[in-house]
Amino acid sequence: MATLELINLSKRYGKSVWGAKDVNLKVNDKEFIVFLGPSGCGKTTTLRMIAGLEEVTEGKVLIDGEDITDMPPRKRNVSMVFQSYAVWPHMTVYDNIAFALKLKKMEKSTIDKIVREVAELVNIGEYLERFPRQLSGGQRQRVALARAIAVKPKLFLMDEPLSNLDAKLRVRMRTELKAIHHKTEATTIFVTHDQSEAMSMADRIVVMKDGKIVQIGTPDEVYFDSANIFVAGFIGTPPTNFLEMEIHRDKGETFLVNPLFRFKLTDKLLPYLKNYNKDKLIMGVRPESIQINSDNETVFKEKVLVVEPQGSHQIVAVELNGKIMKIVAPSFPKYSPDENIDISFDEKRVMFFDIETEERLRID
Ligand SMILES: Nc1ncnc2c1ncn2[C@@H]1O[C@H](COP(=O)(O)OP(=O)(O)OP(=O)(O)O)[C@@H](O)[C@H]1O
Repeated sequence: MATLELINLSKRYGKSVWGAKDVNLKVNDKEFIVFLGPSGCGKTTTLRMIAGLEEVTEGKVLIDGEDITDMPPRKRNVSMVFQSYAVWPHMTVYDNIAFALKLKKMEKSTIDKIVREVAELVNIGEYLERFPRQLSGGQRQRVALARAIAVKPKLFLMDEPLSNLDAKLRVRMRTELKAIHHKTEATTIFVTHDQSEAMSMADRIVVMKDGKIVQIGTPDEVYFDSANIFVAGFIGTPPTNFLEMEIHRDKGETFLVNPLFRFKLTDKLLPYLKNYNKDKLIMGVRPESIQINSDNETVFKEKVLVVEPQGSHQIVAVELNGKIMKIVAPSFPKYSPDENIDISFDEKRVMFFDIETEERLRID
């Protein structure tokens, strides 16, 4: 169990490539933190600096308040699980899990107890005598997990550990990993580029872009209260719909206008524009915050382009000024292509962004 603190942590490769820049983060004891972002945003670099596998260019890493920035990896008491199941092919599952415990010169009976407990925890208790080649990918990754758990590290670091698994197993392992975390309560940093994996597992998500943190928040915070256009577009499937709108002020009323419709700002939404003096903004509306044929005031009428049934819901696409807008609607009533629909927005969920900085407009 441990807390982790990163202070202005930076890594420069060569003269000018910053793999990570000024990363500041406080991780609480028992927390499950997910580093999320597109390829090359600095997730792995940051994780490897925490593990001690990458030299730090600037800044500090603190575990339980102790500065470990220059401590060798093996002394840090952290366990790392990688995308490729790094298990010893010539050792049985039992020996794989026991390996690090033997190095610690633990008693045989203690090792046996830990190996069996941990194997049970990750659901491979019946495979202890097998060799890795006799296991499926998911089982092999469980061995890697078991090995990491067995040494009771202060910190768990996982770099895309589910990426090599097929889609269905991935989703199942998410739930299992979360359940394991609930039992072990080990402080965990988990790296992924998959936003739904991040949403389903994290206590808090650290969204990264170009080596920097762009937002830290609970899954609900990054989803409903996205800091900028990048986060609002990266998190959620289908992604947020973005519309460029002109701001028209007319006889004390304010409208957002695009070639297809006018949207009158109510008293609830007006405060977002109080300190905003530009004449355009970007409006973001999540697909489930758009309603079809509801009692709400219709914002515009449109023809359905295509419908994608999903069983639990349907995704209705319309074309708006040459761009596709996606709407998540309940499964019934069914809609069909070319059908005319009335579209309205859930005011409480509409997001406004600065047209230049792309940052979210907020109420002071
Ligand atoms: N050894 C290296 N030498 C030079 N540049 C590097 C090196 N390792 C990483 N980088 C660069 O640092 C940046 C961050 O890389 P990093 O591997 O941390 O990204 P990532 O978010 O983990 O990406 P992915 O999801 O693809 O693994 C990238 O621009 C990458 O090209």
